[in-house]
Amino acid sequence: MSDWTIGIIGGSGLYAVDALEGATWTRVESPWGEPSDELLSGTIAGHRFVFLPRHGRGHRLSPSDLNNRANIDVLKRAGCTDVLAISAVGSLQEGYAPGDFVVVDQFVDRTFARAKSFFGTGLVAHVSMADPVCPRLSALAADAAGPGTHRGGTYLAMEGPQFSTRAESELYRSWGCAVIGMTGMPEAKLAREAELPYALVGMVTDYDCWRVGEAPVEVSAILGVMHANAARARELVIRLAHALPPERVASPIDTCLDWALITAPEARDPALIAKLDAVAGRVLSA
Ligand SMILES: CSC[C@H]1O[C@H](OP(=O)(O)O)[C@H](O)[C@@H]1O
Ligand SMILES: Nc1ncnc2[nH]cnc12
Repeated sequence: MSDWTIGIIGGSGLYAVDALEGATWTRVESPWGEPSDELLSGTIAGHRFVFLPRHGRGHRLSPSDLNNRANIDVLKRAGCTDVLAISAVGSLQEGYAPGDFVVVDQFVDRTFARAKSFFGTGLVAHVSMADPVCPRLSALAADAAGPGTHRGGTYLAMEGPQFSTRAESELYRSWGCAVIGMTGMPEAKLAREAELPYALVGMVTDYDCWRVGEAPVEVSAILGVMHANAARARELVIRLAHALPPERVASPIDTCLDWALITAPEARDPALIAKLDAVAGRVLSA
């Protein structure tokens, strides 16, 4: 087995990965509460993969109700070295058409009703989010997604669960955002705090509500595009597995907490430190 373990977070329309060999569902406990579901672990091309359906099997959980901290914590606890998120996204620009893949490189976080950090009173940390995705995993994912994939684009994370008003959609377009979704944040922030290199592949499902002559987005349209393209998402995972280098060279993200903790050791809260055993054990277990 290689030293990569790729966590895959599957979004709307992607609730399992059938290419995993020896796949088993396992419940992993987290001090951060209930994750979205059990983890499906298995191998492809000699690499370990751990899959988590973001909304749970059967799509039980709404974007605001996702326990993103527990989701990232269990992936870290399960030994993931990197995390690839796959999401349905709406297009905010003419050039991003339904059916296209986009490997995002920036985020604007407009969510407001979610726990956004593992850290806080008792242990304060500030990680950099200047470059929110891992360039290495993003490049591998873009290659695996195939020709025509958009390499880059800003993802606007909205709270939801309602879709945007036309005024909001136009505002985000004027900010230069390429795509919109409800789940990329704070997932990407929490992955960074857990020192997990993260990439997000969006599958464009709709033109949101800004495009003249086009009906505003509805769930049925999103699922229609997702189901038509689910096979491509699965192929992406298989091609990624075959393209992973045999050895995983360390990423600077693996050690980003080295520069982030600010609370003096004697002022730290032992209860919070205990909860951070998986996420920050590398820097806290002295
Ligand atoms: C199914 S409609 C909107 C829903 O789809 C996207 O989910 P995910 O990112 O998990 O694929 C979007 O963010 C909303 O949660
Ligand atoms: N238009 C849209 N807005 C928010 N989330 C989405 N997911 C897919 N399409 C979307």
